[in-house]
Amino acid sequence: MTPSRETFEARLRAIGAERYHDKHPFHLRLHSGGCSPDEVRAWVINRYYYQSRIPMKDAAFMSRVEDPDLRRAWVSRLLDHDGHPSDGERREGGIVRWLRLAEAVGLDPAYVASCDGVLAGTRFAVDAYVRFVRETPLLEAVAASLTELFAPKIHADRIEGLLKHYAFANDQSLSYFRKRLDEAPKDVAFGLGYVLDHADTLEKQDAAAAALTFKTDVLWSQLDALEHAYVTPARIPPGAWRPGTGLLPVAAE
Ligand SMILES: O=C(O)c1cc(C(=O)O)c2c(n1)C(=O)C(=O)c1cc(C(=O)O)[nH]c1-2
Repeated sequence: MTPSRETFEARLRAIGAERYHDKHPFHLRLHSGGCSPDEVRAWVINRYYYQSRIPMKDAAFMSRVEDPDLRRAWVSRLLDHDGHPSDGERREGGIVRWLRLAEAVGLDPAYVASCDGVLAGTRFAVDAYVRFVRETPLLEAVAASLTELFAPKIHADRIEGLLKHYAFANDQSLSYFRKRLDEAPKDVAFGLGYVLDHADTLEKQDAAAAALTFKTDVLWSQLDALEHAYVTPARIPPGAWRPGTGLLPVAAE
């Protein structure tokens, strides 16, 4: 017998409770003020790669969808990150806001946007997510996005922690996270509804749960790579960002 919607939803939520990257030691240090300026910079540089690939994975998803209603429901995700084509406030998307954070921590936004210096571990994890969404059944691709169920809490914790502990943090520099607090709930409500509706056999529920687990691994692995490379004793791999480079002129002085 197929487990009920409620049982299945509880199964998905339990995956986040156990495996979401809010529990990663790097995030715990970041949010409690324990990161050095260069550790924060390394995080901003590497996390930019994730940000830059999210709209690409959403475009990849939409390219496979035959149902116009589903494409219409999905397209706002792309615009949330890339910005709306019309003029005005909505023109600015998450990528621009992330680059504002980069500037606030002393990085040259053009350097960050170039993705030079991104860790190979970050690229491998993020590219695996984009490929997963391009290749797996739509149900699994949507299920993988459901880590966003747990994102509003980490964004709220991050805003609070960064404001408390770091001089660079203010409403401007953290606008990316504030905006996600408005954007993510609509994505999650839609994505969760879709997965609960379409996972109508035990096999599909298993596949959706495996997709969500895979995504928690994508997120966790990025922080493992970051921690290994930049937290003392730092072991920066060849080709990755080196502290002192990619800075705005004032920060470099
Ligand atoms: O700061 C975070 O911890 C975090 C996590 C996640 C996530 O859970 O994948 C996303 C975001 N932020 C985010 O800002 C975002 O736009 C986003 C989109 C997606 C996705 O899979 O489509 N995840 C996330």
